[in-house]
Amino acid sequence: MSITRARTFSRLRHRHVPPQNPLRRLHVRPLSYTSIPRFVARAFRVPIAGVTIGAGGFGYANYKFEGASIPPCILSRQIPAPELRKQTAGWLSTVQDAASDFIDSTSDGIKSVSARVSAVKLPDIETPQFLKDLFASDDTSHHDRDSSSQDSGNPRNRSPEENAAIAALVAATLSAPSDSTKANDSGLDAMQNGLMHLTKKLIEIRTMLLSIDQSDSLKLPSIVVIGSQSSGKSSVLEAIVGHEFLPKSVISLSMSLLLTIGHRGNNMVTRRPIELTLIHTPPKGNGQVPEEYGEFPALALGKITNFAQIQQTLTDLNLAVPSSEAVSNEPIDLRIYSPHVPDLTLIDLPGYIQIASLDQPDSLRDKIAGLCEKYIREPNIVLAVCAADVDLANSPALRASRKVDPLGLRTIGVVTKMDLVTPEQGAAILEGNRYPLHLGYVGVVAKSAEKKSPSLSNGALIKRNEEDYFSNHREYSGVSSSLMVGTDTLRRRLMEVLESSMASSLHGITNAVQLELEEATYQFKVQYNDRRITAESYVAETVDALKARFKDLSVQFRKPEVRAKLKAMLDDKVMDVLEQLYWLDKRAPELGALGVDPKLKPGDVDAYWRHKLEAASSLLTKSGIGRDSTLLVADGLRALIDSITVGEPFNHHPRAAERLVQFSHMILRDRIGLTSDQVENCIKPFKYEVDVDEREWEQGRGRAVNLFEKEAAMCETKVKEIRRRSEGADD
Ligand SMILES: Nc1nc2c(ncn2[C@@H]2O[C@H](COP(=O)(O)OP(=O)(O)OP(=O)(O)O)[C@@H](O)[C@H]2O)c(=O)[nH]1
Repeated sequence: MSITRARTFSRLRHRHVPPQNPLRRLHVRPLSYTSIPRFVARAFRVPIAGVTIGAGGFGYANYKFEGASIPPCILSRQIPAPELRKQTAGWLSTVQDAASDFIDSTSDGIKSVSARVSAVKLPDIETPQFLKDLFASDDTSHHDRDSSSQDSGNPRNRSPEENAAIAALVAATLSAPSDSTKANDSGLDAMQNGLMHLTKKLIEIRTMLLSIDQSDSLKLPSIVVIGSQSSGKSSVLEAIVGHEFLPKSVISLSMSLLLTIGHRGNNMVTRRPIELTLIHTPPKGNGQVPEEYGEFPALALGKITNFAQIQQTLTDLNLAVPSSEAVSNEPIDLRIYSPHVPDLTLIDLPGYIQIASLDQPDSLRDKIAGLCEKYIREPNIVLAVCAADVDLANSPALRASRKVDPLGLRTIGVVTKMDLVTPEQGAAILEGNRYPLHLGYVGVVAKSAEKKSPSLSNGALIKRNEEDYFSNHREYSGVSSSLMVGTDTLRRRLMEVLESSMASSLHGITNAVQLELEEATYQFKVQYNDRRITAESYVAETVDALKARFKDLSVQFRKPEVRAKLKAMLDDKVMDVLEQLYWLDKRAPELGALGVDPKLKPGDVDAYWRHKLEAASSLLTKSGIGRDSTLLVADGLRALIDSITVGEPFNHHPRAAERLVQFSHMILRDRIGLTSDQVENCIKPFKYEVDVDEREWEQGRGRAVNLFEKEAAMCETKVKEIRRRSEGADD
């Protein structure tokens, strides 16, 4: 037994195990950028956005395409080089168009505000000196633009009204929450148009960044909706969209009835995060109102104009999560296009469970809390939904948001079911004195008591009901009231906050893109010494490098090296045969006496031993030495190719490396059969007539003695090990 194990050990030593170096990817490195005071970041948001898209987005996309994608594709010959160049150029021009479009629209937004600014009284703010300096200073980054864009884009050419308009826009972002309700109507309109434009562009940038890179460093913020079950999250989102489209839990519909009949099924319907992107579609030139529709990009179902179908699809997707998992982290991507929605990105999450029950145990409660925690991290904005008829002290949404945002700088409180408390109580909640939030609380009524009517949509009914409710109570509608109420106010507030937060995040993204560019430039310098390189020359160089490496390493496969490997393999085989025929033979000790008898002639040896010797040599000759030696060489060649593909430059091109390995393995596989037949034929004449001279015989004896000594040493080690283990087990 111990001998057999020792043999296995010895056999293993000859196998080649290729190193499992993981393929290294270029440029992955953590970020560390300096944080800039929030108000400075806000004030700088317009120029930053332009610079980021112009320099960062374009440069980064360029780098990603040139640096990462071109060589593997060309190497793998999936896309011909000219075609790829065309695709890349097309993509880059799209990014460039978006960038210039963004810069143009920014200046359009500024112009539209400035057109109204002469008629509107500006908010009473003191323009900080650094802003005045900023607008008065030269901006060299604009020099490259064409003259038309310079007219409005270059700060030197801006009129005082335009400068004042920018200051107004900045002031809007810096303003206190109550300013949302206080601003003069026409100023508000202008501001809203400007913001809509900016938010839309920022959301486009967000989608673009997501399509280039999935790393956290390049993500723009979203609004994350959290709240306990039945706090009214879905109703708020539906009020914002103006349609019923979210899955409804059975328990919210008739909770009391279900509790009475003792229903204990799992009624939770929101089991996956829903990433909802609202896209505002403005009326067409002829005044025609565009159609409202939804899209699930991952499902390729096309435009869905029936919101009941969207609701059904969402319900199906949520209920498809196995009940053993209950909640999944995989988000559902839904986009809604409508002329009645603002440009927003919202994420609806499963509601917090407050009291664990049989069908909603502690583990599920923790899972939901964990999922929400993942989403409410910076830079996302938290929409903490609380029902007015439940004490805010018990709100899990506020509790969770306070953990990650103690000062409430990125948390908006939404108080639903305002109709269920008295106006005095409602006003007290919205003032937020007990649990202050910098971005404030907005009160809503997202349910209509009226029955559905054929003339009005559900959304319109809820809107009318809410407007009636708040205008009938002077606590909310009085001139002196500074409270934020109504879904419209909430929409506006969300846009302002999202836009300002996105703009601040752009600063971090500029840094991230800058770092990536520096890293790429450095890598380029190190690898290519800054010389110009085309896709074709890169491929040619890579193939040359492959050939040179193969040539270097193939030294290991010259005759002496291969012969040594084959000898070791044959030694192994001999030991296998001896193990099989002699090791366990009861008469084996007789061999010792035969070996030391000097007078013994071959003819005197017992027929038993002669027969054994013949069986042993026949086992050896019939063991398929031709096939084994071919496999041994093929294994070595395979390991050689594998070791080449994990090194430079293939570590940067995992797909090319994979193809190379596949291709070489395929060639080897194809040749093994034929080659082993040929080897077998070559050695056939020498298999039975072993012709050795005196010197070779002596060498063979020496090798055999060495081999036996090695085997004996290994057996000894094994025996000691077994003894040590059994003694250890006895203790
Ligand atoms: N009276 C009143 N009821 C409301 C209001 N908003 C929502 N509701 C009701 O509260 C219940 C729960 O609302 P949902 O919007 O489904 O709550 P949810 O937080 O999405 O619930 P889950 O998805 O189960 O977590 C529903 O029956 C709504 O009709 C409101 O402003 N006033």
